[in-house]
Amino acid sequence: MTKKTLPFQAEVAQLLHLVTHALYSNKEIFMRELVSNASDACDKLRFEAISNSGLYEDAPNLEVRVSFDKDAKTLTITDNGIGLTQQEAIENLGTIAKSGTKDFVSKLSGDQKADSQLIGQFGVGFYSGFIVADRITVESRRAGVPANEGVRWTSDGGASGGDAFEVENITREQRGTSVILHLRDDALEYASTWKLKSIISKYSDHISLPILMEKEEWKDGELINPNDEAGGRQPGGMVNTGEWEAVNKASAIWARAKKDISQEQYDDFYKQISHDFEAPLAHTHNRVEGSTEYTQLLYVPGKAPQDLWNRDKKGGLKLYVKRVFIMDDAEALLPSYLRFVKGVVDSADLPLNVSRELLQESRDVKAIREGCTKRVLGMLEDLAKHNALPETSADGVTDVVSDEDKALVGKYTQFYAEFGAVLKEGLGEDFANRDRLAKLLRFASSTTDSTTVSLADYKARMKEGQEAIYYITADNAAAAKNSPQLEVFKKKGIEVLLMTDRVDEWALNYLHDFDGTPMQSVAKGAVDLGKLLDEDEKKAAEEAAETFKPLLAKLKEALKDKAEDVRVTTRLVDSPACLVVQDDGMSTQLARMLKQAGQSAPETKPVLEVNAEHALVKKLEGSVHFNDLAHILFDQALLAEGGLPADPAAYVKRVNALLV
Ligand SMILES: Nc1ncnc2c1ncn2[C@@H]1O[C@H](COP(=O)(O)OP(=O)(O)OP(=O)(O)O)[C@@H](O)[C@H]1O
Repeated sequence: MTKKTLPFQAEVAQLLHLVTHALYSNKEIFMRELVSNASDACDKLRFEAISNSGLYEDAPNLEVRVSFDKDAKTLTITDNGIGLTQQEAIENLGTIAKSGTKDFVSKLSGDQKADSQLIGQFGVGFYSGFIVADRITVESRRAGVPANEGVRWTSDGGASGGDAFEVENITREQRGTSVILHLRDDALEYASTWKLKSIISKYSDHISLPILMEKEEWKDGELINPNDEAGGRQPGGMVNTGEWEAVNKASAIWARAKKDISQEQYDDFYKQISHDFEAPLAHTHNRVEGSTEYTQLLYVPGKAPQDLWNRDKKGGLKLYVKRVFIMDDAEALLPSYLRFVKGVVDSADLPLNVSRELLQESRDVKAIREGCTKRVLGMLEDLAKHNALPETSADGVTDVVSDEDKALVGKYTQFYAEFGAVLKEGLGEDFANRDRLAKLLRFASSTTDSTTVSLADYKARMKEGQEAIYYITADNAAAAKNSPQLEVFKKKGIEVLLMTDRVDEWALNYLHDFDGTPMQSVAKGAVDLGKLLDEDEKKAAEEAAETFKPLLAKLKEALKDKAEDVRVTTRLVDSPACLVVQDDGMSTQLARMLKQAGQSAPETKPVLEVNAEHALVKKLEGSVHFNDLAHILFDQALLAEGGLPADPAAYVKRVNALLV
C-alpha cells in the first residue's frame, strides 16, 4: 500500500504547539510518557491474552527496550506489547481520545505559562515526544496479525506547517511498537546511557516490566605506539557489549515495603500517575489483610483538576489484580465525593477478567471501597489536625513540634480551598461517615473572614444560652455577610456561619445537627433566640405583635399573591423587612439556584417579616401609598438577599412614583 498523508485533529495541532513551546522546562517527562505507553501496551496484551494465549506468539516475555544511535541522532523505545494496526495508528496517534484532554485543549488560553501549568493535569502522552524530537517515526504490528500488516507512522509534529502525519504499510516480524525519536539538536543529551538510566529510574522504577538497555563497558583506546603505553593510546570510551540489562527495579512501588520507599519516590510515582507537576499533599500506603486482601496507595493532590465539578468524572484510582493492570479510573473503588483522590488499589481476590459492571456488584469491591474511604478520611483528619502550630498555653507552655508535623502546617487549608466543596457532597452520599465528614468541614463566619471555622470551633465559642449553630446561605460572601437576617445576631454578638458554596444548601439538608447541637438557618422559620433574648426584648416583641395585628392583616391582604404570611420579627435591627421560609420549606436561595439550572422548584411563597421599630414600617399605617409601600417593602427584602422582583419594571415604577 502507498503512503497516505492525513491531517491531525484540530486539537492535536494545538496540543503539539503547546508541547513544543510550553513544556520546554520539563523536557524529560517525554520518557515517562512513552515508557508508560509501552508498559500499557504490554498490560493490554497480557489482558487480551487471558482469553487468547496465541497472542503471545513466540515471545511470552513482555519487555521494553530503550536504545539510541548517537550518529543517527535517534532514540528508540520498543515494546513487545499489543501493537497497533494501521487503523489504530491513524485513530490513536492523530486524535485525542480522552474527552477531558480534548476539552482542555480547546480551552487553552494562549498564555503559555498558564497553559503549561494546566496541562500537567492531563498528560500529553505520546505527543510529548515532540518536546525532544523534530520527527517521530512509529513502527508497529498488532499481536496476532500477519507480519506484512505492520504500519509505519511518521510526522514532524506540524513543524513544516502541515499539521499532518503519514502512514504506510510495512512488514514487521516483531510484535509490538517502536517509537523512534529523531532528536532535536538541543536534545542530544538524551542520547546517553547515563542520562536515560537516571530518568528511567526516576519515573519508571515501579513499572512492573523490565526496561532494558544495552550494557556498556569501558574500552581502552587502541595502542598507536606499542612502545609508549602512556601516550601512544587513542582515547577510550564506553562501548556496547551486545548484552541487554534491566535498568529499572521492575517492582511495583505499592508492593514494596514502606521503609524501602523514600518520600521522593512516593511523590514521583504520584506525578507519574496523575500527570501533576507538583507533589501531592499527602499519601497513605497500606496492605490490608483479612477477608478481603488488597494494597492501597492513595494520594490527595494539591490542586483541583478543571473537570472536578463534573460528577460523571471517573474516579482517579487504578485497579490492579495481583500486579496485573486491569483498569484506569475505577470509580467503584471510592465514593464520588472522593473523586479527586489518585492512586492504586491492587487486589489479591478479584478475578483478572473483572469488568466495570462486575465491580459494582462485588462484595470484595465494597470492602475495598469502605477501606479506601476510611483511609482517605483518616488522611484528611491528620492534615486538619496539623494544619496550625499548637498555641502557647496560658502558663507559657508550647508543645514541641516535629519537623514532619511542621511540614503539614497549612496543608489542610490548601486542601479545603481546592476540594472542600466536593467533600460536602459526602454528607448526602455517605451516611456512614457523616459525623467524620462534618468534623472536616470549614466555613467562613460573621466574625472570621477566612474559611477556617470548624463546627467544633463554632460550638466552643457559642454564647451562654445559645442553643443552635446558626448559618446563612447566600450566593457570595458579601451577600451573606450583609444580609438583613444577620442584624440581630450581630447586635447580640452571636457568630453565624456563612455558606456560599453552591452545594451548601443541598448538603445541609443532610446535616441536622453537629454533636447534639441543631443546625439552624437564620433564614428559616421564626427566629427563636430563646434564652439569648432578655425579658424586655421578649415583652416588646410580644407587644409589637399585638399592636401591629391590624397592620399585618392589611399587609397580608395587599401581598397575598407574594407572601405566605406577614409577621413582626425581632431579627432585624436596621432593615425594615426580610424574607424567610417556613421551617420545612425550601430556601429561596435553593429555589433560585434550581431555577437557574433549568430545574423545577416548588412555588413556595416566603414569609415577610417586618421590623416594628423601623421608620418605614411605622409610616405604613395611614399612608395613602400603603399598597405601593407594601410591594416595595417586599421587593426590597427580595433584593437584599440577592433575588430579583418578579416584575422589576413595576418595582421601579412604584419607587419612582414615591420619589417625585
Ligand atoms: N507503545 C504503544 N503501543 C500501542 N499503542 C500505543 C502505544 N503508544 C500509544 N499508543 C496508543 O495511542 C494512544 C494515545 O496515546 P497517548 O499517550 O497520547 O494517550 P493515552 O496513553 O491514552 O493517555 P495518557 O497518556 O493520558 O494515559 C493510546 O491510548 C494507545 O492506544
